[in-house]
Amino acid sequence: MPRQTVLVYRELPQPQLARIQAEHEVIQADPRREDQREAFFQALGRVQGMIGSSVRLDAAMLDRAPALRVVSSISVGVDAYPLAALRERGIVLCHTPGVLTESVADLLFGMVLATSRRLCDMASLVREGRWVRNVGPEEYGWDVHGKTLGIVGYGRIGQALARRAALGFGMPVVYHARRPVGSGLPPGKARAAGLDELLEAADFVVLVLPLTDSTRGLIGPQAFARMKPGAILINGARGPIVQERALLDALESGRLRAAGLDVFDVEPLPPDSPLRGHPRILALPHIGSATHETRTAMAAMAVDNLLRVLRGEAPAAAYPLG
Ligand SMILES: NC(=O)C1=CN([C@@H]2O[C@H](COP(=O)(O)OP(=O)(O)OC[C@H]3O[C@@H](n4cnc5c(N)ncnc54)[C@H](O)[C@@H]3O)[C@@H](O)[C@H]2O)C=CC1
Ligand SMILES: O=C(O)C(=O)COP(=O)(O)O
Repeated sequence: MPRQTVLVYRELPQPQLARIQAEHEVIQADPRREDQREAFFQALGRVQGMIGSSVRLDAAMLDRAPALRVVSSISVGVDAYPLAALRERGIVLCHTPGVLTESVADLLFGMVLATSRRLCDMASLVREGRWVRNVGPEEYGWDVHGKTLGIVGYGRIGQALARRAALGFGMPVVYHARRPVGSGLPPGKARAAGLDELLEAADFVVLVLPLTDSTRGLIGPQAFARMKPGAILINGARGPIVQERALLDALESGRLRAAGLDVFDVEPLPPDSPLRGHPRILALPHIGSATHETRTAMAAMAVDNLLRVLRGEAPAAAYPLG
């Protein structure tokens, strides 16, 4: 196989970078860094492969990359990629499903616990020296065990979350997916429902579905109006699935007790975002898959995918472009 050229647009662990360098020429340039932008666009003209994540690629970029054969994303979500433009040009898109499932489910369940038991507020009480008497009703949280968990998007991560909730915490699970899917749990532990029915039944609504044209803005004023008073919303999917103004209104009106957000319309969250200092929002810096073990596994899988396509072999996880 002749050596080809690969553009690495997000930092990779050294051993994974070395695997690519053993077979191909590597250019490293991250377009989000002002000092590397020029190099990134220059490189597009000569690359056969690209690997990275968290950068929105568009059709105009692909037009500047006539030799491109594969884009390997270090993520499972593919909302940052122009799917139709990739398909038209015959470019293979790869992603990393599966290897991050359990870590993301851990984080989502952690957010359920943290919002309901007010872990971050209570930890700041201690840290800031405000723990000067026994806690009282002002500081109490709410139980998690036995409450109903609604999961919107019942794929790999949604099902891993359901196992934690149903088998570990005795929580009845209600789930909603685009296509009918079995619960994967013993009988009586979980039931499928339409979105409206789920919103009406759940004490916690967890979003873990892809961002697409049909899910953008899905959770807006009408969805919040259906939720139980005192419900908690966790968004572990993508920011634009939730309408930000409607979320703030639902917190203001008391419809929502709290929200846990790992994802936002703009990331990193801008300094003037009203979500940032809100007392009932637990905002995290997109850490669903951010553990040493999982990020290492994601990088390894993304490099495998890339190298396979460049060798003319089938990758483990090509995203179906239709
Ligand atoms: N917070 C974070 O760091 C992370 C977030 N994610 C997000 O989680 C998403 C899900 O990942 P997986 O579970 O691996 O994907 P998956 O493809 O296994 O599951 C997605 C589920 O969403 C459902 N779905 C799709 N469109 C829908 C719609 N319009 N209405 C209702 N359900 C719909 C599908 O039927 C499927 O059940 C990713 O696309 C990504 O956006 C993934 C990893 C980390
Ligand atoms: O795997 C995913 O979809 C993730 O959310 C990982 O984060 P990223 O896409 O790198 O912002």
